[in-house]
Amino acid sequence: MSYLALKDIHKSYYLGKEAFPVLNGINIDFERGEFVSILGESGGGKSTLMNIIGGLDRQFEGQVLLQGTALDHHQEKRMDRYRRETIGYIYQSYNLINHLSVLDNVLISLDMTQLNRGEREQRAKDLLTRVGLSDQMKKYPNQLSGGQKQRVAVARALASDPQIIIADEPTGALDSENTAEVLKLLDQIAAEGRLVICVTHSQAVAEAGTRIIHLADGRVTDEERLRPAYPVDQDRQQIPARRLPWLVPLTTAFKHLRYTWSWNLIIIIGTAIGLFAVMLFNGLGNGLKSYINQEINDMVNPRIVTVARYQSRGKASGSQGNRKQTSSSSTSASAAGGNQQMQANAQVAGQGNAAAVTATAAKTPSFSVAQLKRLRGLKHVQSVQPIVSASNATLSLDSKDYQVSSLTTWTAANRQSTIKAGHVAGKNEIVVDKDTVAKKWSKQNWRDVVGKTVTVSFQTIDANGKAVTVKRQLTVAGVTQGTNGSGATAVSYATMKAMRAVNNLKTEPTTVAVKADKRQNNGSVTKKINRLKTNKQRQFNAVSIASILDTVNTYVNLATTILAAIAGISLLVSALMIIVTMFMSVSARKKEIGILRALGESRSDIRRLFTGESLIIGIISATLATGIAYGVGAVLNTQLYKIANYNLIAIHVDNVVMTFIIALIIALLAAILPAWRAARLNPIDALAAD
Ligand SMILES: Nc1ncnc2c1ncn2[C@@H]1O[C@H](COP(=O)(O)OP(=O)(O)OP(=O)(O)O)[C@@H](O)[C@H]1O
Repeated sequence: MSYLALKDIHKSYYLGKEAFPVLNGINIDFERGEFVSILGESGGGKSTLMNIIGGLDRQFEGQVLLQGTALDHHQEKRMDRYRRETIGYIYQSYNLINHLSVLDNVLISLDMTQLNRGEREQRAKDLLTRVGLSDQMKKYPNQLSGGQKQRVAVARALASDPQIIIADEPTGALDSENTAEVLKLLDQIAAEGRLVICVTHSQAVAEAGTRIIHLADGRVTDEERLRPAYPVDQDRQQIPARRLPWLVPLTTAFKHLRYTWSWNLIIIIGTAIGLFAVMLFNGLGNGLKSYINQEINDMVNPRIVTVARYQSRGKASGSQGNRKQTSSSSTSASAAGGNQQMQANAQVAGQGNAAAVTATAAKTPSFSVAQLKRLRGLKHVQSVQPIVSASNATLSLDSKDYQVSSLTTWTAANRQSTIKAGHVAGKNEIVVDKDTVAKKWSKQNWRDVVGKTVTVSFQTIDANGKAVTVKRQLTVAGVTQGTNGSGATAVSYATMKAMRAVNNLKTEPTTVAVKADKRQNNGSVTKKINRLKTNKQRQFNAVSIASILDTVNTYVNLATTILAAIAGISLLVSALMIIVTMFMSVSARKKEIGILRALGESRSDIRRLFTGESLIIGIISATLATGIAYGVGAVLNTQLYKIANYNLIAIHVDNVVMTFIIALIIALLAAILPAWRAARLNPIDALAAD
C-alpha cells in the first residue's frame, strides 16, 4: 500500500455547458522519502492535479488515497484538517502574506500545531535559519529578493511538519543559483522521509528528483526512476496539529490594520465622530438632569411631601401654596406660604399664588391634632411638622425696618445648606433672608447680623375677625440664601406659637411638611395621603417635589435619547463605511484568503479574520470617541460652568460602556456580509487572484 495513491483521476473545466477535459485518468502511487517531479508542458494540467492532491479542488472524478483510505473531498472540515496536518504548499509566485513579517509568515502555519508559544517561535526561527534567512526574520516579503521569498515559502511549508510537500513550479521565477538552492532544500526535505511532489516543465529541474512522471494530454505518459527513495524513519513522531485558536485571526486582523493604518485611520475617525456625538448628548442629558435635580433639591428636601387640607374645587382658592397677601391685609396663621418648599411646590404644581384676601385665608381649613396624628401614623412617614406662616412681616433692626414677604416656621423642608451664616433658629431666635434683610443691613458685613436683636411684627386676625399685631424681639441666629436667590425668614414652630400666644391667638397649621423615611417612598406616601378619607370625603391634598422631579427627569431623558438617536444616524454612515472597507479588504486580500485556506484554515477562521478586523475598528473607534468626548466635554464644561455654575456635560461609565456596545454591534453587523463572502471564496480562485 503506497502512502499516497491517485486512482483514475478525471477532471474537466466547463465553460457554460462545454467541457474542457484536463485530466484523463491519472494513476500514480507515491511513497514517503520520494522527490517526485511531475514534468509536463504548460497547460498540461499539473497545477490542477496538485490542487486535487492538496485537497483544494473537489470537482473531479476518481480517488485520492492516503495510506489506503480515500479522502472525501466533500467533507470540508476533514479536508481542512488534511491540509493542516498533511500538506505543505510551495508556489511559483511564493504566495507570502505581505502584511506579515517573514517570521509571522512562518508562524501563521505553526499556530495550527500543538506546540506552545515558545516552541512555535523557536521552530519558526530554526526553519528560517535552515533556509538561510536568520537575519531577515523581521523584514516584510516586499523587502526580500525572489530567492529569499521562495526560501520563506519553503520554511512555511515545513512549519507544521507535513508529510507531503507540494511544490508548484517552485523555481519558475528564480535564477539558476536560487533554483539550485531551492532544489537542494527540497531534496533535503525528501531525505527527512517526507514526500515531495514538484511540478515543473523544466527537464533540468525535474532531474533533481528521485523520480520523474511525464504528463501529457491529461495522462501519465512515462515514468523514470532516477534514484532510490530515501529511507523513512517509521518511528518519527509528527508534530500534532490543532484547529486555529480564535485569537489568532484577531491578531492577524490587528497586524493587517497596523500595516494599512493610514487607510483604516480615516474609517476609524469617521466612526469615532458618530460615536462621540452620541456620547456627548448622553453626557449632556446626564449633566442637565443632575443640574435640575441639584437645583431643586437645594431648594427643597425631596423627601418632603407638603400636605394641605383638601378642598373640593370652587371652594377656597387653593388649600396650600404661598398666598401673597396684600400689604394692607392682616395675615393669618393659615396662610401657608413663605417657605421655599411651599413656593416651589405651589409653582410647580401649577396652583398659582392666589392673592387671597384675608377673609378667604382665614377660612382655609387647618389641621386638627387628630389629623396630624393620622398622618404621623402612616407607613414610611418619618416625621410630620406643621407649618405656620405670616405674610408681610416687618423686621426692625438698628432702628431700620426691613420688609419680608413671609415669616414662616422652619421645618425639615428647609435645607440646612441654605444657612450661609450662623445656625438654625432656636427658641426666641430667627433666621433672616440674606438679600432682603442681611445684605440691606450691611452689604459688606452681612454676616455680622447674626447675634443682633430684631423686633419682628406682623398683622393677623383673631378668632373674632379683629385685626391684631403680633410683635416680639428675637435674636438673629442665621442668614439664609436659596440657590434661586431668596432664602427663608423663619422661626421655630415653638417660637411662632409663643409669639401668637401673647395675643391669645391659636396656632393651627394649614400646611404640614411630611417627611418620608426614604426618597423612594416619597411617591407612595404622597399617594397614601391623597387617598385618606373620612366619611368617604377626601381629607388631604399632598404634593411631592420628588414625583415632579421624576417627571422632569423623564422628559430630559426623552429629549436626550432623541438627540442621541439623531446623532446615531451618523453611525449608519459609519456602518456603511466599515462595510465598504471590509468588502475592499476582502477583494484586496483574496490571495491571502487562498493562502490561509491552503494552509488549513477553515471557513470560520476566515470569517473570524474579517469579523475580527471590523471589531477592532469598532473598538478603536469607541476608544477614540471616548477620548474625544471626555476632551470636548471638559472644554465645553469650562465654558458652560461660567453660565450655569455647573458641569453640564457628565459622561458616565455606563455611557462609555454603551458606546462600546454600540460600536461592537455596528462592527459586527458591518462585518457579516464581507466576512461571509470571504469565507465562501473558492480557495483555488482566491489563490489565482492578482
Ligand atoms: N478555473 C479554470 N477554468 C477553466 N479552465 C481552467 C481553469 N484553470 C485552469 N484551466 C485550464 O486547464 C488547463 C490546465 O491548467 P493547469 O493550470 O492545471 O496547467 P499547468 O500544467 O499547471 O500549466 P502551467 O505549467 O502553465 O502552470 C489549462 O488549459 C487551463 O487553461
